[in-house]
Amino acid sequence: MYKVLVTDNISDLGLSTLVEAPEVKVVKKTGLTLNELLIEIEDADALLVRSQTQVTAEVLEKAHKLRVIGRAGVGVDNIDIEAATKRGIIVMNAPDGNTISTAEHTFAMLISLSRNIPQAYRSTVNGEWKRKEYVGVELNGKTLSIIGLGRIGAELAQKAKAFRMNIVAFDPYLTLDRAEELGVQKASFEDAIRAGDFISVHTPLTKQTRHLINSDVFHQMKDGVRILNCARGGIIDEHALVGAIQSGKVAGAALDVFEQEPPAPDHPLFVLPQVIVTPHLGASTVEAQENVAIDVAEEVLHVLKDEPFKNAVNLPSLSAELQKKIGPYLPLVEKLGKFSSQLATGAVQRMVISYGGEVADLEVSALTRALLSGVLSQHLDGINQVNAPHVAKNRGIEVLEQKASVSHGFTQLITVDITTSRGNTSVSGTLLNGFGARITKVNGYSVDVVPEGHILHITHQDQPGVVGKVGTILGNDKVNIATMQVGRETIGGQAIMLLGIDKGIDDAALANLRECGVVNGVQVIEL
Ligand SMILES: NC(=O)C1=CN([C@@H]2O[C@H](COP(=O)(O)OP(=O)(O)OC[C@H]3O[C@@H](n4cnc5c(N)ncnc54)[C@H](O)[C@@H]3O)[C@@H](O)[C@H]2O)C=CC1
Ligand SMILES: O=C(O)CCC(=O)C(=O)O
Repeated sequence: MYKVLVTDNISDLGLSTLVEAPEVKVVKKTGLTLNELLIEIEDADALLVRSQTQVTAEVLEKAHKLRVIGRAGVGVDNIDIEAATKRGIIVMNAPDGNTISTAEHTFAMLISLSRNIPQAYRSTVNGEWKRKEYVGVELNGKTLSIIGLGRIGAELAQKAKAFRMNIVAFDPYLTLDRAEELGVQKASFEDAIRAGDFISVHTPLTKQTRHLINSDVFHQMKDGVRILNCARGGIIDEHALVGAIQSGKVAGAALDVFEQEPPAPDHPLFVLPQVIVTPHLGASTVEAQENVAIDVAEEVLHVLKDEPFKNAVNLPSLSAELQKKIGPYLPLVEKLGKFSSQLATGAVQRMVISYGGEVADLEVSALTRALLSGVLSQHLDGINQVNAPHVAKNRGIEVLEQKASVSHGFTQLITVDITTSRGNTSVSGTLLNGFGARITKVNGYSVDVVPEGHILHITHQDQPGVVGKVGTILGNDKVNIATMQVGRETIGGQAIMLLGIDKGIDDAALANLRECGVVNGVQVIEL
């Protein structure tokens, strides 16, 4: 039974996928203190959060069983992704479900800001009638500069265009074609900042975007500019914003998010009448909350059930089409990794993974991760595809991926060459149409081995009687041989034997084999 811990308010309708799954127990506990969270997380297999729960390295330290963190929403800045990655925990979000709601909220803020609606409401219900004080500005013909033209930025652009605003956008990944398609003017950051009558930020909060809008940037803006932040507190330097409003540079600001949430009641922005605020409500609609909860619950369940999943933020994203294409290769590369690492002796220093034939036409990074995970998990605990590259890097293991069109007669061929402190090991494998994975070459010897179960790898001199002697010794020790493959360099030269045996071999039988006088080495490979 998998424990899925839910620590923020996530839509019950969305969670129903998990509640109804027989292998899952959903534990919903919101408003936990840090100490309570540290206890609850210990036996959780999955954690579901929104933006409130702070998933820090300290929390993850106690998460002994955790496989996946699902964020019902977009921003993952409340999760220590690096710490999760090191521990092999998949972090996934639900990027699509709240785009419309957040763009609509931003637009609501834009109109409220231009017409002073919150201020006028408060004044009017307080018995005042200040028609002169709340004269606004039209959106029609004004320029809206959007910083970060992703899902929400692009959706906002469409809404603003319907109000006949000119849209100028800066986004490092914005192409001219995309800008044209959206009917927006692509600009540099500086030009977008200078052009805007309204400036709205829609980037994630990262090291690069923290205080992206600071006092230097405010200086470059038009006098009387109006600022919106419905993305993340911290993208705008709040201290600099206070100064820019007080100096008259900025005529107004609409904020849904804050550097610290909830902000202190005496926040200096709250005493400025030009500032309107909401308590991080961008995605707070019935529809968005159902959408993101359904999306994240489905993907978390896929992870728990070892099924293909999407939207992991600490794994390269794979399209459904690519997942379908590489899926059949995953068991092969995992077995290649396990086989080669059990054969290789000494500390691994370098791995070269070569993809030949049809597989070379695919994006293979997911296969490299799976193979690497197979190699490293031989000697290390808790390795998976999420943390394998990180662990390899930390241990100074060089991992190279190469592609070739040649595949030595096979439709596709994957070879792993491992260099250790004691020498080199090379293992190749393929997928035989309809017959699954095969090991086709071991250290230069051609073989045809199904990579499954218990395999004995025996090196010996090619001479009459070796096969019989090995068979007799194993027979005497009640080890049944299921399959046998031999390969040799030349007649009478170095040779290998790969024996598939029905069950594991005990130490005494192994010692008898090693001491029989006709074999040079024996390794047991468990797949
Ligand atoms: N207020 C709320 O309730 C919500 C807030 N958000 C916030 O909105 C942000 C954006 O969400 P989406 O549009 O769905 O994400 P997205 O990933 O589709 O778009 C973000 C865009 O920002 C761009 N970007 C990154 N660094 C940049 C920089 N230095 N300058 C300019 N552009 C940069 C990216 O290239 C990308 O196109 C999220 O990261 C999240 O923090 C999202 C949903 C709800
Ligand atoms: O969970 C929420 O309501 C916050 C949404 C949000 O900020 C996000 O999706 O990034």
